[in-house]
Amino acid sequence: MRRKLVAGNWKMNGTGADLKEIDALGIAWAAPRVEIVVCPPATLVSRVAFTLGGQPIRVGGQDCHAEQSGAHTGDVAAEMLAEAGATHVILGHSERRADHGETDAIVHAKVEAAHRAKLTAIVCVGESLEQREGGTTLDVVAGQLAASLPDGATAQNTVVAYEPIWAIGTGKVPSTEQIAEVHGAIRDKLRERFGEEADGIRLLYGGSVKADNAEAIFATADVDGALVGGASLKSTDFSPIVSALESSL
Ligand SMILES: O=C[C@H](O)COP(=O)(O)O
Repeated sequence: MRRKLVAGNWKMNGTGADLKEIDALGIAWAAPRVEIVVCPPATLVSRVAFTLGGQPIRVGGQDCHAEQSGAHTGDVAAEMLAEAGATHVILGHSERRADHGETDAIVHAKVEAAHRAKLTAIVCVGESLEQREGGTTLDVVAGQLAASLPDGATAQNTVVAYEPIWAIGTGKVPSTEQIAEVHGAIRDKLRERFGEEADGIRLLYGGSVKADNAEAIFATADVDGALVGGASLKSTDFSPIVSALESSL
């Protein structure tokens, strides 16, 4: 049985003033069957971890470097995130692939780094609008998956997030049939490669998840939760999404 998971990606948002949103996430106590992860900017990882105190909420980074240390100005190692209190790290997000030219090979190396540091990697895949309209979605996602995941991926150390690029921050959401088709295809590819282990790997949907569409998304086959961007910034927006996932169980 895969434990449901909601991860909030704050992206490049949040300062110390926003730690009050963490304080307000009392929802964790009301959603004991859902794993919750908050991924603030790197500057806030340790403060969020401290603010959470005994709350059953995990902290994640939004990226890490493949190496443990070295001359990489501005980068953060997986081990540094772990030391700051992170248990998860988002890798291969389409914004990093676009803004920083991250290839599948780079993402692969970063996922290995996350595993080395005992972090759970939330590995993002997803097609552009052009690819969706060109009918290549399943091929694109399968290719990203094959090249981004290392052989050491397990149900414990890896989560896959399907995020159609055209749905991120746009308010456009694929139909539940489209989500089910891609998630089913991802599950099939994982089974081909990892055998029974694949049945434990959680698949998140990401892209304009909000309180008003969460119930339908969480009722979709092979959706184990969500990677939430904009709606994770305010506890009043994030909490109903967590509640919707708890209620779906
Ligand atoms: O990592 C989160 C995704 O990019 C989704 O962002 P969004 O919920 O703002 O569309």
